[in-house]
Amino acid sequence: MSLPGLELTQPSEERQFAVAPPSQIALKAGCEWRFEVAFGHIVRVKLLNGTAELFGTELAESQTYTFSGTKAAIFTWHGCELEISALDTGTTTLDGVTPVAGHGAGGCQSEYIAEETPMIEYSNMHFALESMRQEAQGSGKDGPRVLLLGPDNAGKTSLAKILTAYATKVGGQPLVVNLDPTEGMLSVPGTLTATAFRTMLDIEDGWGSSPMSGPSPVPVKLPLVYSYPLPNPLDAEGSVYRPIVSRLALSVTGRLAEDEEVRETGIIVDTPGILSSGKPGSLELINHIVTEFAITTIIVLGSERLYSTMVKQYDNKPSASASATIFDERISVVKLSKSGGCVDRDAAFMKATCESQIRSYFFGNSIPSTASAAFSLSASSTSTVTLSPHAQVMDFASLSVFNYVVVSIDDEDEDEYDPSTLGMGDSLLPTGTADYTPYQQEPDRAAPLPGIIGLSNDAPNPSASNTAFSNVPLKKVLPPAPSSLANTLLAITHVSTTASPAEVRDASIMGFLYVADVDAEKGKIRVLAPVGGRLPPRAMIWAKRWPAEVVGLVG
Ligand SMILES: Nc1ncnc2c1ncn2[C@@H]1O[C@H](COP(=O)(O)OP(=O)(O)OP(=O)(O)O)[C@@H](O)[C@H]1O
Repeated sequence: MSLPGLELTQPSEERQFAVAPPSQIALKAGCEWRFEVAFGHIVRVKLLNGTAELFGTELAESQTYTFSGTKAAIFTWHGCELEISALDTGTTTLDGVTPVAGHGAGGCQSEYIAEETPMIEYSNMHFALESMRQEAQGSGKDGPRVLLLGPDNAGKTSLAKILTAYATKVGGQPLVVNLDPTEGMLSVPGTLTATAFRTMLDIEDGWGSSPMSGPSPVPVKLPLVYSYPLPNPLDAEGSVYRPIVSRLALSVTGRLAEDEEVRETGIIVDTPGILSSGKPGSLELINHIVTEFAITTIIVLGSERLYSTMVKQYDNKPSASASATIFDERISVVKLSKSGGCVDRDAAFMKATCESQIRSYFFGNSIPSTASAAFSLSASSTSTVTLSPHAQVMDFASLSVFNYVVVSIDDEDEDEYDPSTLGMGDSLLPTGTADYTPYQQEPDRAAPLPGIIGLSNDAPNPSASNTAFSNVPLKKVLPPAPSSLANTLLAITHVSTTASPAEVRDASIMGFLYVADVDAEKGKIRVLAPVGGRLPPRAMIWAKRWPAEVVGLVG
């Protein structure tokens, strides 16, 4: 129907959701195509000719990659041509979400070509690290241990991906440590992880997938996961974060000691932006990380002030490594440019990212990926990785669920914080263990996840002497099951149900449960588990504060 006088056609349903025709983009050498795709919309990208990479990982020619809820850039060293199109899924995506197409090519919210990028600086950084790695080969010296610092959205995670991708490309095996609890790396948010990368990263998935996420065309990575269910490392003045970082560092050191290739390639540590904010306690936490991981190279992105502070404090000082004096190993502080492509991600985008990570942990990835289809028998079909979590009803009284009771700096009235009920309170210790040492390992402690082989169960924890008898703000949640348990995650640890709070805190995580329903009267909870069968009798950590409530995961 035409509108009188204007001869405009009223948008019909079909026109509204009409799929934009594919567009072709020619990139000159040294340029990048930056794009943003909203959640719910799917954009397909194909490399027609030339070479191109997404955060360091090369795109295969003629392969179609799909992106949703992504802000990224495709860079080319020698020039290339890309084809961008929207995925025609009708009016709704497979998630049942109405697509929100933008005005850019393929329906991107925003997209443009940038001629100025810091990729030469980043690749020079990679070559500097490579020469340190070559020095480490055969000399018995450890490879570089890199710490990435900078404010929020400065491009730390993107640089970590680039350095990891380049290192794996030349045959290295970097151990990547994620200390940012707001974003999970190969895990759900609310965790700190360490993963040895032997193979390429996933173009569509960011870091790739872990075996928990089902079959994948890109070899899966095996992360070692610790639970930190708080959004801010500075919560409780860092007293919760610090010992978990120590524990992770101990596992990483163990892996380096046992794996020659990982030791020579070294580690890359990504940090949350809050550590670079100059807030009280943040410099102490940086110092803790530098010491625990025996950092040799500090890279600062996007903050002159922090760079100057780091130079004053660490530049040319000996590293904390045991072999620092033998090899005269000194810390170098490097400043790199922040990419102009870094975009601020608002709270809504971060929430959607967090929910999408949790959803894909339980349900897989519902976005059809033609890249994965290429590995299946029929290359013409699209494929999705759909997982079927198992629902089961459990007796809450039979579970051993712990919760961190801390006062958050963002939320003063949180939780019934009562220091007298914590730490050495009898009620928190296994019965009959008055002289119990929290760092004694359970004899039946399950083996560490295969991703990290060097976790020595009886190795002394460097921080144990300081913390063994200090307060651990983990409190057992006693029946009746609190209604706030609904729609939250439970992290299943590797320690037994009778473990002490310190042991629970220091335990690595074997998997997660999603609490779908709570029936306080009957004392039952209905949970989703990624695998079927009886749940192992292990202590659990309730992610009450972070990632907190995830509504709508089950209908
Ligand atoms: N060159 C680029 N072009 C387009 N987008 C980019 C580019 N570099 C980074 N981004 C995007 O900008 C956002 C912020 O980058 P990134 O996650 O690397 O920052 P960060 O410093 O790790 O942030 P935070 O500390 O908040 O986790 C991300 O969505 C990332 O994909």
